[in-house]
Amino acid sequence: MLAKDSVIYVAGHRGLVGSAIYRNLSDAGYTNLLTRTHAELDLTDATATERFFAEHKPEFVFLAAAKVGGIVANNTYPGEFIRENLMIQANVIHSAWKNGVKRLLFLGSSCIYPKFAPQPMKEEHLLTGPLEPTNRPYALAKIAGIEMCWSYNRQYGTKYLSVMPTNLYGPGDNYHPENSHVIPALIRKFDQALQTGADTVTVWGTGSPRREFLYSEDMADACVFVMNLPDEKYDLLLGSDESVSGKFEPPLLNVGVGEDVSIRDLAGLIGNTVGFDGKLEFDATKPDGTPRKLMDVTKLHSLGWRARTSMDQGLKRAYADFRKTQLA
Ligand SMILES: NC(=O)C1=CN([C@@H]2O[C@H](COP(=O)(O)OP(=O)(O)OC[C@H]3O[C@@H](n4cnc5c(N)ncnc54)[C@H](OP(=O)(O)O)[C@@H]3O)[C@@H](O)[C@H]2O)C=CC1
Ligand SMILES: C[C@H]1O[C@H](OP(=O)(O)OP(=O)(O)OC[C@H]2O[C@@H](n3cnc4c(=O)[nH]c(N)nc43)[C@H](O)[C@@H]2O)[C@@H](O)[C@@H](O)C1=O
Repeated sequence: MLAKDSVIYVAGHRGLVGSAIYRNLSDAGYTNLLTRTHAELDLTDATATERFFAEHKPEFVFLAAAKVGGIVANNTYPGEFIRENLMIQANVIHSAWKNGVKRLLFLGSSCIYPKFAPQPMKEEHLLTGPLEPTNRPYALAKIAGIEMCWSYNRQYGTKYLSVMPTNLYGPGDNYHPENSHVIPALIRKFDQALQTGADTVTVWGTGSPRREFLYSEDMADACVFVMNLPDEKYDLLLGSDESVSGKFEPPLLNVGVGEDVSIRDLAGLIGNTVGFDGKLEFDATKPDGTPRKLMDVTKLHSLGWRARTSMDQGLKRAYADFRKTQLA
């Protein structure tokens, strides 16, 4: 468990989730937070990463640094997504082990589950079927990260856990027109339509895929909650050695809200939040991706954590954040 003066490294502290973890820890009175920007420490550089760990000896690590993007970014830059994610996570996990990190949370993604996994997707559905092609390189990197945490736990007795967030959104999101995820992309498109008086907004794909969305500050809260679990609960999440237990139990924990929405309905909600009452047009030349990605969050709920922010509240806050970036 964390102490207020524990040395805690938040990797990716300027990103959507990392910044929310940093704020959460800082607001809760943790005083010894370690951070480095990408420019200060490139985590794909093994030597620099090991030097940083050896010098600063973090006790706890939140691994929220990654190459991240929406469906088209994943599909356009597959080489970057697989290479950078494999390297970042391998360097951080290995350096953490070499330097005696007590607990590490590796942030994966719900896209690790098979494209047609039963819904809602349970932790045990990992590696049970083919992946969605638009993000397979990213998903395979994340699966390798889970396996690395699991292998190090088995071989070296480390306590590394992989948390699988559903799709996230919130303050500090990436609002890039092509490379972002659906919520920041649609916030931007609806806002632009409002500003320019356009009467139509184009939504990618057919509108029929369903997604689950978690507010980034809830995600951060879940990460801090899990990092703070007492040993008797935390240790049960670390995965078992199949050769001993005979069971497939990876060190995995789904983090989500347990409810989903179609992209068409999501567009309606964002339109209402922004105040756009024009028409929606669907661009079927853009990929739909996985038909449905709904997490089973029974395990997380049984530990005593639930998401607090409703979509309505979350979207209002996210839109306010977008407007701030436009005024800056
Ligand atoms: N956003 C989402 O919907 C989802 C995200 N996730 C996972 O959650 C985690 C956080 O994602 P999110 O906050 O959205 O991502 P962001 O893109 O917002 O932030 C990523 C962070 O990683 C840092 N980073 C990237 N490459 C490097 C590198 N080579 N060396 C050092 N730092 C690097 C960036 O640093 P800098 O700011 O200095 O450039 C940035 O702070 C990731 O593991 C992601 O896969 C999982 C599911 C959904
Ligand atoms: C979090 C998750 O994010 C990625 O997967 P994804 O869930 O498919 O992510 P997305 O947010 O980009 O799209 C969700 C849905 O929304 C539709 N959609 C409509 N209109 C826009 C739009 O304007 N932009 C975007 N991006 N999508 C749109 C889009 O066509 C799709 O059907 C992974 O690659 C991987 O990175 C990952 O782990």
